[in-house]
Amino acid sequence: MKLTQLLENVTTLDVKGSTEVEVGGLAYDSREVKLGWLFVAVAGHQVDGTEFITQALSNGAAVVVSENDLDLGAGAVHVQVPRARRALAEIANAYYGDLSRRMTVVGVTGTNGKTTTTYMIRDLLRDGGFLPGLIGTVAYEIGERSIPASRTTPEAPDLHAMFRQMKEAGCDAAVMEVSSHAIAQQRVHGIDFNISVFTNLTHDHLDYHKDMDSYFNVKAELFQMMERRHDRSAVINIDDPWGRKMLEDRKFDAEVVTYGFSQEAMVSASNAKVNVKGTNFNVSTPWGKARIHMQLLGRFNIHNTLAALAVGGLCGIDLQRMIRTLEAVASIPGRLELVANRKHKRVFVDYAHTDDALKNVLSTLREICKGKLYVVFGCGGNRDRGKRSKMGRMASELADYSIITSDNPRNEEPGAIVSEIIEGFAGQDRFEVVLDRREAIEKGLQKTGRKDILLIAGKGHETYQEANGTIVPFDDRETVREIIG
Ligand SMILES: CC(=O)N[C@H]1[C@@H](OP(=O)(O)OP(=O)(O)OC[C@H]2O[C@@H](n3ccc(=O)[nH]c3=O)[C@H](O)[C@@H]2O)O[C@H](CO)[C@@H](O)[C@@H]1O[C@H](C)C(=O)N[C@@H](C)C(=O)N[C@H](CCC(=O)O)C(=O)O
Ligand SMILES: Nc1ncnc2c1ncn2[C@@H]1O[C@H](COP(=O)(O)OP(=O)(O)OP(=O)(O)O)[C@@H](O)[C@H]1O
Ligand SMILES: N[C@H](CCC[C@H](N)C(=O)O)C(=O)O
Repeated sequence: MKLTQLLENVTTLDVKGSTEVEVGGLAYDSREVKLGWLFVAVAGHQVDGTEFITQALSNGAAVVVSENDLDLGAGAVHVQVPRARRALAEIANAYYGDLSRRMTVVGVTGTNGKTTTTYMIRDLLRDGGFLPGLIGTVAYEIGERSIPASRTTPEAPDLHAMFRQMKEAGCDAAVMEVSSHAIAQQRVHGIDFNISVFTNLTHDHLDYHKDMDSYFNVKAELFQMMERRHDRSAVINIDDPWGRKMLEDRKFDAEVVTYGFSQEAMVSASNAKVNVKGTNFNVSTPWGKARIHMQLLGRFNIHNTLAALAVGGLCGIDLQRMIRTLEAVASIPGRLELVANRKHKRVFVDYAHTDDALKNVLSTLREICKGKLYVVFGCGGNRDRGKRSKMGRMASELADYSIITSDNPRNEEPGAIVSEIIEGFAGQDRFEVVLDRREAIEKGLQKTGRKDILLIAGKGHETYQEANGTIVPFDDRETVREIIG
């Protein structure tokens, strides 16, 4: 594609060189650049992408896009833009053919519940006659292909390349998790979302967003992005105070469908009963009423179900069909996943890595636990430190005994992370520290008797442990199976 076509919707400050040049590919990482490609130099938090322009050129870049004014001479065209990340998204959209406009795109944002909700929506759309692709924390699904995910929401060129592959695989819809990092970094800028969903907002990622208001404002941008067209919808959880605020501020222009236990919610739940086998509740929607017998555990999964029902209803899928689909959902990878084992111990692996998630999961398990409730967990390194003691507090209040361990310490000292978690125990001493995660799981399994429950939290579907720049294979579920069969 010619550079001139790629720049059609991009605000440029200056262009040095011919825009008739053919562009053979896009890169935001100089190491990925190939002959004839366009490189966008992004000023990041770690390094300034402009430092890698020389490398991009030596790898064969034909075009360099950056915020600074440069003259690359005859070697390559230079495009100066006011915002490199925004330009990256606009160029990627043009390069891959603006395909989100030709698909039903559902974006799900919020601190917790995105993965579960997107899986449910994918199933509803599939059974409702769509062919949906999926993009999120666990996997990218393109037609029949499923690729393990590296990011919850990939960078714009990777996203648009996926839309292209989805189209080629016959997909007419895409369901995607939209992380706050992605919104802040313009990864989803220009995507034409038909439906956006807000699940909830609780403490996480404040290392990046600084405070809850800024975190909220970023999430709200997903809704403001929706184009002013009659068929755009916002699905909002009004049991969550930030969801209510989103509605009250109403800084977006789209049809609203609210959900929650609240009686005013348009898609609402009532009369919920949780037992070992699942969760039963009544739903009332603009498309009818029903009772649903869900296999998934927990009140929080009722919220996820309501969000999915709202999206399915907006897509015109019959309520009874939706109920059948949702009742068939047996588990979501790494989300309250029961790990079958020869010793018949009740062991759950869950991705709870915030205090709110830990609260929800531990309370759910407490409801079905006849003996003691054990938890093995840690907190990620180089991530929000503020949530560590809060997670500690939740574990101290809701579990009978905690084994505190490592969860991707990255470049931090594991013992230092644990010390911050322990602050939340505030003198309560029903815990021990076992830094090695495998040993911690082993310890947890030894303690867990027939009537007890062991929750292994924080890593869910993850298949690695990252420490000191090294990533080694590690899967909580596999580890349980290795230890007790
Ligand atoms: C905080 C964050 O989101 N950082 C992302 C961001 O980094 P950054 O802006 O600081 O970039 P940087 O590392 O300083 O590099 C600047 C630029 O130089 C480029 N570069 C760098 C080195 C080089 O040799 N050549 C080169 O061109 C980089 O590709 C980049 O474009 O842009 C980088 C390039 O795409 C991402 O790799 C990086 O993700 C980091 C690794 C990350 O861990 N992100 C997590 C927090 C994240 O995005 N998570 C959310 C989910 C969160 C959740 O809800 O749980 C997600 O959507 O996955
Ligand atoms: N609706 C919800 N409200 C609160 N907690 C939830 C909800 N749904 C799931 N959880 C808890 O939060 C954890 C993360 O859920 P899930 O993976 O669905 O969220 P996510 O938004 O995709 O997370 P991330 O952005 O970190 O990938 C789950 O393992 C569960 O413990
Ligand atoms: N995707 C999120 C959650 C990671 C959960 C936990 N396992 C960790 O590594 O901190 C993040 O990158 O912050």
